[in-house]
Amino acid sequence: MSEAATTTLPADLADALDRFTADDGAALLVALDFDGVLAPLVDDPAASRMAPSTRAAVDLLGALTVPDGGAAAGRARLAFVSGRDLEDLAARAEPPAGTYLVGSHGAQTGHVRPDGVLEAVPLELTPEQAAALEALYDALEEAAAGREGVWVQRKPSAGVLHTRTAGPEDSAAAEALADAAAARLGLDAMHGKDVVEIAVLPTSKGEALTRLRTVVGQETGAGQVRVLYAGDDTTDEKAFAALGAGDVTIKVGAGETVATYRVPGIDAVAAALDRVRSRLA
Ligand SMILES: O=P(O)(O)OC[C@H]1O[C@H](O[C@H]2O[C@H](CO)[C@@H](O)[C@H](O)[C@H]2O)[C@H](O)[C@@H](O)[C@@H]1O
Repeated sequence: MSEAATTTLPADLADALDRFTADDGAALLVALDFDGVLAPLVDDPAASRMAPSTRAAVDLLGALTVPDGGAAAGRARLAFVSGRDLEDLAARAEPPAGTYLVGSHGAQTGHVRPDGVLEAVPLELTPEQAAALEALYDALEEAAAGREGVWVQRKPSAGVLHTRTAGPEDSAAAEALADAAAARLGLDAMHGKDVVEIAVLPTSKGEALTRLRTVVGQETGAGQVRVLYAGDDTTDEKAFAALGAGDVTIKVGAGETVATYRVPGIDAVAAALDRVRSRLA
């Protein structure tokens, strides 16, 4: 028996999922953060993989949400909404055909075609943004220099200072330098789990979800689209805040949140996906 099968959902969340999947003509968008929600957090982001429970749940749900070559096959759609670079997300998550992808906290979008090929909207930076990105990379490398466990991840529109394996003093000092660099460059610094992420263009998972809701409405022809979103980090709060009545917001793990429901970890996410799938099948 899988871990998800033995995980009991909170009763209020189970009821909310049953209302979410009600067969009343609305389309459904199941949108999921990746790191910490589908995949356990690990020291090396390149080594991330979904947990066995979420892998199985996503694949089963994905089989029900693949659009039929453009004509809407069903009323539900699947999306992964991540801070990761889109191609990195696709490589790590191996999304089912038909899945929408949002990368770089909303700066990148794409989808996996029914034939399995990733189709990504090219990300273009202005010359000013490209120059700011280079200056940002340099400033973050300086912040990381000589500090064990602190390193810089370069993404197409952002730089990320990672501190997961650093000691508390090195983390604090490097984060302060990253914050100062962001202020100097006129950029916002987002503090996530052992990361400071600084983008050269405005991004928000909330805006990305609002756009996706419109796309799903157009694709399915449904007058209403209900959205489920599960996330674990501070950067997911904008996604929760963008949703409203009829939607389902699930915070995974500890921490302050505006989400309505909370589950303890990844196996409970799988259990929630299994419940959604069982109601759609
Ligand atoms: O929006 P997400 O899908 O949660 O992506 C957010 C960031 O995820 C990655 O960092 C996090 O996961 C790493 C691997 O488990 C971990 O080492 C790190 O401490 C976490 O913050 C990714 O590397 C970032 O680029 C994403 O923005």
